Amino acid sequence: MNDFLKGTNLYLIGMMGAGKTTVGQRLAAELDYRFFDTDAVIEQVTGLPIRELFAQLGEAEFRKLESQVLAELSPYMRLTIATGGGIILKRENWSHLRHGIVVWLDVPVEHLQVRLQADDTRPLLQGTDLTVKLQTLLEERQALYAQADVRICYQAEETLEQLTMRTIEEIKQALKAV
Ligand SMILES: Nc1ncnc2c1ncn2[C@@H]1O[C@H](COP(=O)(O)OP(=O)(O)OP(=O)(O)O)[C@@H](O)[C@H]1O
Ligand SMILES: O=C(O)C1=C[C@@H](O)[C@@H](O)[C@H](O)C1
Ligand SMILES: [Mg+2]
Repeated sequence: MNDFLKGTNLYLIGMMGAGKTTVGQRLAAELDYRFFDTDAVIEQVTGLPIRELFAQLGEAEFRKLESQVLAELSPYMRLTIATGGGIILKRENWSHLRHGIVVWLDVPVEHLQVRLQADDTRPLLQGTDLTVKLQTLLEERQALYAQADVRICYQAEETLEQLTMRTIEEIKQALKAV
């Protein structure tokens, strides 16, 4: 049983396609934590896919819902929360993120681009020139992602299982250092 976290929540942050949802599910299973994904909760609550929500209500309304979901989840313990890529943009969200351990999945744009090129579910990436869009977003956000407690840098040819176990090890090391 992994009890080194003592029930502290994990928040995964990072760019679209970094693997927050994918890795978050595996981390939760490994740690015997419950898993939530703020995007999925918003879709359940509104009954709209994120892309439709942006189209019908706009990004500002989506960001309000995102902050509400984060605030409602954060008082609970033993959660692994995959956040939306833009959660770091609002200062108020950081007070909730700081409630737990913030883990940045840092994946270079060239790999994000490969993962997302056939994906039409992310409204901020629609249209032409995916690489430029990703690069621009990363430049705007990098300093905010860098405020994470733990940074997990992309490693080539790593399986999801290996990445999950490395993430747990890096969180353990970060906790030892404080
Ligand atoms: N470690 C990985 N190796 C290879 N592919 C991956 C990895 N992690 C995620 N992927 C793939 O990349 C795509 C995006 O992953 P995922 O949805 O988990 O990203 P995300 O960070 O949650 O993105 P968003 O911010 O848009 O929610 C998926 O197709 C997923 O299968
Ligand atoms: O990076 C972003 O701003 C986003 C990431 C996704 O997780 C969704 O929250 C939405 O597509 C916006
Ligand atoms: Mg996700």
